[in-house]
Amino acid sequence: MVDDPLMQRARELDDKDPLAGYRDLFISDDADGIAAYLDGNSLGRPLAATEQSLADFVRHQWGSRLIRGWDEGWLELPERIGDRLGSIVLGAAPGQCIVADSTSVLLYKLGRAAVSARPGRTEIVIDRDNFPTDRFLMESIARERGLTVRWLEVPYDGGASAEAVTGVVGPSTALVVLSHVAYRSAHAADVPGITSVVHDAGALVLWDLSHSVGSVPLELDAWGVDYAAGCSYKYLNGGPGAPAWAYVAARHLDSFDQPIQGWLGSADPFAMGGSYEPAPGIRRIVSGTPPILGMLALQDMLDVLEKAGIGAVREKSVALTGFTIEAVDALLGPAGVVVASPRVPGERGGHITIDHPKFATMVPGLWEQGIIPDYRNPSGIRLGLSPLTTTFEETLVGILAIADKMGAKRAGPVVR
Ligand SMILES: Cc1ncc(COP(=O)(O)O)c(C=O)c1O
Ligand SMILES: Nc1c(O)cccc1C(=O)C[C@H](N)C(=O)O
Repeated sequence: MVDDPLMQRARELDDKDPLAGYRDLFISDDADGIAAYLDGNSLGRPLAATEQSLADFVRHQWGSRLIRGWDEGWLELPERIGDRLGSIVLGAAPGQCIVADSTSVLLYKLGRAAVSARPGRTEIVIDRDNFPTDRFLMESIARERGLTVRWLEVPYDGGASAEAVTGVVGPSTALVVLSHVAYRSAHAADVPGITSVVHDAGALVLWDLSHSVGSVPLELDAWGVDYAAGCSYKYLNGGPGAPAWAYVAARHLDSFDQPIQGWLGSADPFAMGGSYEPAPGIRRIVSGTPPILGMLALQDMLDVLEKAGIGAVREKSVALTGFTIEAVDALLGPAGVVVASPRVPGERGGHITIDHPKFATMVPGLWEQGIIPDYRNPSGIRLGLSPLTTTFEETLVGILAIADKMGAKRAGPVVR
């Protein structure tokens, strides 16, 4: 029986969702006891096609081509998938994107190369609320290179603005490191505006796009971005530990100062030469053997995103986050829960963080009930909404479960 107006609306929204059919392409086994998966921004669901791609690869590529596979396309896979990623979701012309390493390792490589490209400048600017790995890595680069880290303060429920960045950059700034969509608040930074402020100061900018790639349209070339990196296991559904990707604008490639000089990023690896000569182009970002198995799911997801179109994905994302805010206000607002993500659609990414001191202990109980959001210190529950797999109804089921735990009361019926 459904007589709750919000539940009715959720079901209507699902019925009208033009992307609803895509959900069937993913493995989602209700027998696993999941009532609401609200953590696709940490780990996206697998595509059913990926089960077959992995099995096929093991049998027909690895199993039969064996070492010959490297000469038959595996070695070029990082650039090939990088180019597809560039054209389908990053807004990048060919030859500037590569799949490799982890986001952490790529942030290190790009950050190190960027400060080398600005000799004499002494500061790296990063926001105080950036993801820990970004902050830790920039601190280590600063330590290695005798630089200082300059912290940009950002609001808990917001993120970096062009105005705030203008206030901290100057002639000493070598590099500014920011996330497009903030991992906690989901604040979406003005990438072209901030990039231009950084360039006006003569500095370079490195964007972490982990929480926007595959969910928010990106135009890295048109926005004048210098460097970017991100993971592929969130909205790109690449699977746990899938390799990350990097973008280096063509104008920075020839002078890219690779800090991890490995043989497979060298100009002629099989010459087994005596000294390191970087490969031309984006290949020089590679250090060691490409993680081929880890790229297969990402390849499958790019096919799906190409078909769905990133514009349609973003439209669904905006609708999901908007509905989430509406439901949180109605069901949890009276219990003192606040939305800690921007309310203006254009200023947020694909997840919504809600905040209450009681949340610090609530998430394990939710997981036991099959309601899977995640918790981020100090008191936020993150509701991760994957446009191609999350339904409006599932989102509401999750919010209703939180309301139950809060003992939240509201006017009118709540029937599930
Ligand atoms: C913004 C951001 N950067 C980096 C990472 C981590 O990257 P890695 O895959 O290296 O652990 C994450 C998530 O774990 C993230 O959310
Ligand atoms: N990468 C993760 C992992 O290895 C274990 C658990 C969670 C993650 C995540 O991706 C966390 C995520 N980047 C975040 O925004 O918090």
